[in-house]
Amino acid sequence: MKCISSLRMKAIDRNCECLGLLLIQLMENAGAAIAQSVREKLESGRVLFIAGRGNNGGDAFVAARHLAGSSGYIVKLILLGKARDIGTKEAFHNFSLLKFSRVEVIEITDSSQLEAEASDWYSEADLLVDAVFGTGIKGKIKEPESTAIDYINREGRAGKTIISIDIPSGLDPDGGSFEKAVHAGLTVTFHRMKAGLMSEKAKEYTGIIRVAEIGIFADAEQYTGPGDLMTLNRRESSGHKGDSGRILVIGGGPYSGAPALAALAALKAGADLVTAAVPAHVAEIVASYSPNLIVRKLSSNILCPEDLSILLDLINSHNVVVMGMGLGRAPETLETVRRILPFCRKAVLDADALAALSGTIFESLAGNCDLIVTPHAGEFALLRDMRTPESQDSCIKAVREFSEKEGVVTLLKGKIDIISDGKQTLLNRTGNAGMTVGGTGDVLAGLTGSLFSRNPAFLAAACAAYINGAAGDLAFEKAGNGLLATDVLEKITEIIKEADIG
Ligand SMILES: NC(=O)C1=CN([C@@H]2O[C@H](COP(=O)(O)OP(=O)(O)OC[C@H]3O[C@@H](n4cnc5c(N)ncnc54)[C@H](O)[C@@H]3O)[C@@H](O)[C@H]2O)[C@@H](O)CC1
Ligand SMILES: [K+]
Repeated sequence: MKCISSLRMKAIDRNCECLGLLLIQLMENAGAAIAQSVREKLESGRVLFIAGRGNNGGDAFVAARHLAGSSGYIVKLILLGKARDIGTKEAFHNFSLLKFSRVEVIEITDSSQLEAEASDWYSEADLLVDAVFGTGIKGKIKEPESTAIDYINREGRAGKTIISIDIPSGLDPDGGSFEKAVHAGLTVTFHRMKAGLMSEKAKEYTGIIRVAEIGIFADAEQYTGPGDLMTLNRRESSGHKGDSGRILVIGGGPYSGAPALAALAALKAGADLVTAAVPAHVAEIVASYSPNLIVRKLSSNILCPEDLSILLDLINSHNVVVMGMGLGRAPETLETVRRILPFCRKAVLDADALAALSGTIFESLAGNCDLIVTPHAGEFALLRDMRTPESQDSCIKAVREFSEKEGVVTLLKGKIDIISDGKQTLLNRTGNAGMTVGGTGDVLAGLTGSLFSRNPAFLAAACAAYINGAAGDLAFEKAGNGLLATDVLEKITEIIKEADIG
């Protein structure tokens, strides 16, 4: 069964919100699913919800309200904490609605109060619903949560049904490890199976697992969105120069703008140091574009094998190589690209560098070099030696299969970008028709390299596609179809700042 990590789940939630499907709607559906599971287990009787102050508790507030509206149930709810400490507006809103429902509520702040005032609530219940924590658990379990879990387990040992919301409280949603956890008879988890529920250790705690649909729509999961940016590693606030990425851009020769755009985009996306290694006759031109660039002059007018020794030194002192922009396709240039690749640990290959990739090159690099390729449809056709399909579904299949076979991450640029590592595939629809102007692909390559220095290849490529397109959309607001690659470049920081990932 396909599992989902808690981080990915959070990203999807956020993407839903950005598309207009609010967390409170998902919470309503989650709570309704829990109420239905209680009804299936218990025809009538006393139901006790034990709720924490997070959204797992929020699901319990909804479920308690739904159940109290059905005849035959006496519903009580223990809130572990004070109402004012409820962590999210959605959970707080649903807690506030309980005063109009037939749900008796008690607020408990310490374990002695749990013993003195809520012990009877536990013992008289026919069924208990565990909503102490869901996927938001962190660190050692504090009080009164720890005692609340012990009391739930005591009732479970007495033969009562325990239903856990999303995951048995205490269980790590991803690794499945725990210090203590609720022993559930039934776990109702939302949207997808959580990896932690499948671990060997977790099995005796989850009881039967039911996956409940809560209305998350496919677009939030299939398309990149601000939620995906949330999952990027942040720059270390206490880091030293270079910790947030040292990027080596190898490009230029016939052209000078392309490597400069890629290098500046890498800086704008947060890299600490960017060096542009460019052929001799464009070195001064590239340097003149910006004082932010470090330019290393290569030996000739085009990239050639004589540059190998200087390039290998540079590769060793950088953590990502971004190569191809404006290199041209002279045979000695393509040969140099091929000879450099085995020395790269992480590389983004764009434009002319893609023309150097033929035969069994990917196979020979497997295991040594983490590769992202960023072709457009024409370059993708050359890479595969096959026409790029017209229909989106066939294209997605082609990108997925190519990535799996060659062991690379592919970012196929188009109206809708397709990003795949062979296992995971995402689509990106930010961007606009104005971005067909020259240079936006160079910006994307630099952005990708920058994110790749701090993140896994697939996430870096998917988020770079999103940021590049979103920056282009901002640029379009002002410049329309007359937008330039430099306009896109200028907007990158706005997107990154807005997403709070800088
Ligand atoms: N699509 C989704 O992912 C949805 C998630 N929802 C629910 O939201 C849950 C996640 O909510 P949250 O992120 O708010 O987190 P949780 O509700 O799982 O936990 C956070 C709360 O637990 C406290 N806490 C964390 N670790 C603790 C510890 N060691 N000792 C004591 N207290 C601790 C925090 O202070 C906070 O009050 C999911 O499990 C699910 O039940 C639903 O509301 C609907 C949609
Ligand atoms: K729970």
